[in-house]
Amino acid sequence: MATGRTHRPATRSRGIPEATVARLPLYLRALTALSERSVPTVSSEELATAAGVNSAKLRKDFSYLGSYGTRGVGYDVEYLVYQISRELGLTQDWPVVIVGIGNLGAALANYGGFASRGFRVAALIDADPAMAGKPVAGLPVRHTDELESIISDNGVSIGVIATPAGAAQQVCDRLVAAGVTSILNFAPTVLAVPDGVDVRKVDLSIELQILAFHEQRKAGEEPGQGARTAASRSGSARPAAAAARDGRKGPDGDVPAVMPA
Ligand SMILES: NC(=O)c1ccc[n+]([C@@H]2O[C@H](COP(=O)([O-])OP(=O)(O)OC[C@H]3O[C@@H](n4cnc5c(N)ncnc54)[C@H](O)[C@@H]3O)[C@@H](O)[C@H]2O)c1
Repeated sequence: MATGRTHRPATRSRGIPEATVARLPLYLRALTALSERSVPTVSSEELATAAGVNSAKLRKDFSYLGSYGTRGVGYDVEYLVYQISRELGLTQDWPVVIVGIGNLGAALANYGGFASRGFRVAALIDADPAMAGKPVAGLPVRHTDELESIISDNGVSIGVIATPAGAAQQVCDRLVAAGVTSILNFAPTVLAVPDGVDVRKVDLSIELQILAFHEQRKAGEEPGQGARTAASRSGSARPAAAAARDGRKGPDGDVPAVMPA
């Protein structure tokens, strides 16, 4: 199959920068919490604090949505929930398949938070014949032989890969050939996909490694202290520090558990 990674432009076609798109879920999470407490309006400062974002950045982000709030009143919480949900494509139902129903796949299937955000788990797929038909999170596990028909019957465009790394590319190729155009990859491997397919990867061990880096610094242990390496002596440890600092920053200082592929 054709390989290559999807490289998104910094600005999406509708003129919303990628960095703004990455912050929209943070605003939505904060707004949903306010909505659940029946809070009718919120100031940009309050919402920025709740979302962990700078308030000037928030106002700029909302200007892309055409949402400016009312002076002295703030933003209408319900309307903003609707606006951001619509912008993120969450006002429609997204059937999702999870492939690889081991420890992680089963945990994801059991997570109730997807459905409330518009992601319906349409099917759970695994290659192990012994698992076929077994219920997980109320759904029977389906065998990989059925992958293509499941995708087309359910109009699935989003696939989650939770297989061992060695199987992930082959699973990815089958998903893409069957019509999936967005993949959330948990397997610790880089996937090659054709243009037009988006891959996001989640790697919690990378996040832990970045935390370990900062823990080490807090403890006053510079890399290689006591047994300093040539790299750190010559000052070339700086790029590592900068990289970790960049890695630490999410849309606005948050830790990104999900990264572009
Ligand atoms: N990204 C993260 O933060 C994170 C965290 C935990 C685990 N993982 C990764 O997630 C993956 C799953 O971990 P796990 O602990 O659930 O493993 P597991 O061994 O419990 O489950 C893997 C499942 O995939 C199935 N499988 C194997 N090949 C397949 C194929 N070709 N098609 C469909 N199903 C197939 C197996 O039958 C098994 O049920 C691993 O790659 C692991 O490294 C990632």
